[in-house]
Amino acid sequence: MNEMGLALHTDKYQINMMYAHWINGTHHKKAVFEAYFRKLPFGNGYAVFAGLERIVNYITNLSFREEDIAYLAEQEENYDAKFLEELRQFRFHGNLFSMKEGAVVFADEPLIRVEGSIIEAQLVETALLNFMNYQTLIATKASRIKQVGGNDILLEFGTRRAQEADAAIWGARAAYIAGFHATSNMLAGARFGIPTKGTHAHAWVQSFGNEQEAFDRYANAMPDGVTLLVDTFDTLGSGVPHAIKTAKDLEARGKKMIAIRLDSGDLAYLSIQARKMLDDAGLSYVKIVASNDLDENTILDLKAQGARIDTWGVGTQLITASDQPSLGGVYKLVECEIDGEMVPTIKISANPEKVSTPGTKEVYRIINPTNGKAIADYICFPDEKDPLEGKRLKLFNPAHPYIRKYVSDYKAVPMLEPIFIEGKQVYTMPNLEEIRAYHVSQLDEFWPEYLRKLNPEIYRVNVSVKAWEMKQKLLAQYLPEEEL
Ligand SMILES: Nc1ncnc2c1ncn2[C@@H]1O[C@H](COP(=O)(O)OP(=O)(O)OP(=O)(O)O)[C@@H](O)[C@H]1O
Ligand SMILES: O=P(O)(O)OC[C@H]1O[C@H](OP(=O)(O)OP(=O)(O)O)[C@H](O)[C@@H]1O
Ligand SMILES: O=C(O)c1cccnc1
Repeated sequence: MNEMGLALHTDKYQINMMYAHWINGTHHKKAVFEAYFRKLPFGNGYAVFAGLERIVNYITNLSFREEDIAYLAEQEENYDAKFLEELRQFRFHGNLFSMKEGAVVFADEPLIRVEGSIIEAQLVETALLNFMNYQTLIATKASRIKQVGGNDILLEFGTRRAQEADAAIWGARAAYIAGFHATSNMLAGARFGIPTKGTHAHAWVQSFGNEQEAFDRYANAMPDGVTLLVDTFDTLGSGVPHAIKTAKDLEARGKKMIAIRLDSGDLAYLSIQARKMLDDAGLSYVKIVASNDLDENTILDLKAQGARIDTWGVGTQLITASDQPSLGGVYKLVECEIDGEMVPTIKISANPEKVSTPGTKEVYRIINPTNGKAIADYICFPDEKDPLEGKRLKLFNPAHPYIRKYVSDYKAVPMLEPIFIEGKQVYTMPNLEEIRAYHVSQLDEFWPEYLRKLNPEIYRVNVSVKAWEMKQKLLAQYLPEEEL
């Protein structure tokens, strides 16, 4: 898959800054940026990282085409022709480190780190955040639905309500990473190898005027994959009885109907009644699919009501993450070359949550070696080898430093993978099945209390003493004590 032509998929201010650096001769300065979010979405206890596949494609193909250069010249009279000339040669030559797709991740930890010249690291901010924020959001929403769905089959049905085509396709992929089983979107299937599934719409039944005829004709056409939508006229009065008749005819031909689909009304009541009617007809193998504006809350509620639903078709609520339609991931400069030296940088805000943590940082997942469960994520500078050497770590909450613990017996797993080094891809992209399996293994590392959908336990994300002291030092430097 080729992502040519995305160089202009950036905010104009990035190009303005690139240009201003070029004019000032500061464009070769080294810089380090980190991408992270400050708050978990949906009140969830964790997020599921996604977006790397598209980021890798984007970085690999990042170049300005003739038409891009011409457009920039036309759009901004300040841009010098020589600068635009140089953009023709532009390629990403930096380093990029990232969480792996499917990783369970948390607020306030670097998910992606970009190191390079200030202009290349600045240019990619917009696209990186765009891909990471959306796909991570949808994977997290899908993961919540998966937590509730248990072993039931989950189908992604969102394309018609998605915020346009890219969202549909990459959202389908994100949902699959988090445990959905198939998508209705054929392009997502073809492009990513996601299994596809489909039933039929009300229009099929309406187009015949006679429900039984519609079902029989559909079964004739698709004898090995029949799922019949039974709610066009009267679910229990006609839809289910007609579907039973079609199933029996199929049996006579040595075929088995797969399922019926319910798409309106009281899904608990209707599924219980339909199950009974199917079982009484000797069709206990025929499954029940439900759809209609479902999400993790309705699915949980329906299960609590004893609904007999085997497969859930989930569209709008998932693909638009309707209860929180964006993830607020940010991209902050943490270290920069100033007067020939790399120095940590800070962004100060009146809102303490928005104050950035200076310095290039690594993320380690600290695992209890006895039970394999995660204890905390530990953020420290790359030259701090304590986690790798198994030294005693102080785990303290940066917002409330008096809440502290020590850990000596642990395994430290580095979470940020090198993806590009000096512009060359060094990471072999796993296939989607491997990503799904990795996600399952990531979930296994957490006690259920961190994963539950309502009021989860807050997982520890801790910074090293050194990283914390650096932040205090820079805060003191930029915020001199004031007399009132
Ligand atoms: N037993 C139930 N308990 C809780 N929620 C339910 C139950 N049955 C259905 N729902 C949900 O209630 C909502 C019902 O929406 P709505 O009233 O628009 O559907 P409908 O009128 O039955 O069908 P439609 O408008 O699609 O023809 C949907 O989100 C559905 O998933
Ligand atoms: O409800 P979602 O989770 O988005 O799932 C996708 C919906 O798309 C189809 O409906 P359709 O477009 O025919 O609309 P309608 O059922 O609301 O009339 C299907 O019957 C589902 O209800
Ligand atoms: O296959 C289905 O039943 C389907 C696909 C997309 C949207 N709604 C339903």
